[in-house]
Amino acid sequence: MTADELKRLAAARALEEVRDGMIVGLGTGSTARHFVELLGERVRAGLSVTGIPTSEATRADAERCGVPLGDVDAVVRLDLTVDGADEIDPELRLIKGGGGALLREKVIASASNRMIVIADESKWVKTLGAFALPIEVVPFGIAATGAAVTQALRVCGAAGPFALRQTRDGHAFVTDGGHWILDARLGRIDHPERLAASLNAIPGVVEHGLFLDLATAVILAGADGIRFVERRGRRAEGALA
Ligand SMILES: O=C[C@H](O)[C@H](O)[C@H](O)COP(=O)(O)O
Repeated sequence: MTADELKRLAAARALEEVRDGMIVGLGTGSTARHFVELLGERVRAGLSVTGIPTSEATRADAERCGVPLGDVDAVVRLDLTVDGADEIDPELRLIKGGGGALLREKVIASASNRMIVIADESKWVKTLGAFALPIEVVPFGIAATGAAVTQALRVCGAAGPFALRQTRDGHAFVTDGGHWILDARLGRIDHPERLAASLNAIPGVVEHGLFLDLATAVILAGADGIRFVERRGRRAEGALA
């Protein structure tokens, strides 16, 4: 099975968690797109849900698939968010933001009663950090913010180079919120909580791709089938080694 087929399998399993009348956060990326498409099929079959997209790309997908959308500015709490991830560790800590949607994704996940992450098994890692950590920054004062990020990484024992994310034509990639992204190639992040706190303390940093204490479950699709991993305590139950 291809990675894309596994992503669709995980998305289909997540659909089983959706109930009539729910307000559902719609993640961003290739895996979340499968979920939006499948949700659209269920809506056409009579399911009633209100979707809240986490990016303009997902908004367009949801509209194309006929998923009714709510007004994000009027929603206080969501029942469920279903989203992909770039890396997932055994404590269900995540790196997200490969597609640049981390800020809106985190806002929506934080306002959700449950966050279910859907992924093919290649996203499961023992230690976070092989995937470059996206750090969303305001363009204003980028040199000073970059220096503060360097210092924060060093203090947290996660020193590594970072680069401004660029589009194919060489311009700075701009997020839906009008910010830039620094991708930090750290190799491994031994203390994600400490690093998250240090990055949060930098005024020019809007958000970062460490999603800690947000995912309540992960649906992992692999060669051996689907695994539903729930986070009950500190360590996820049913986690892979
Ligand atoms: O900004 C993008 C998101 O965090 C995505 O959910 C993440 O990059 C995973 O994307 P994909 O499902 O395409 O691997």
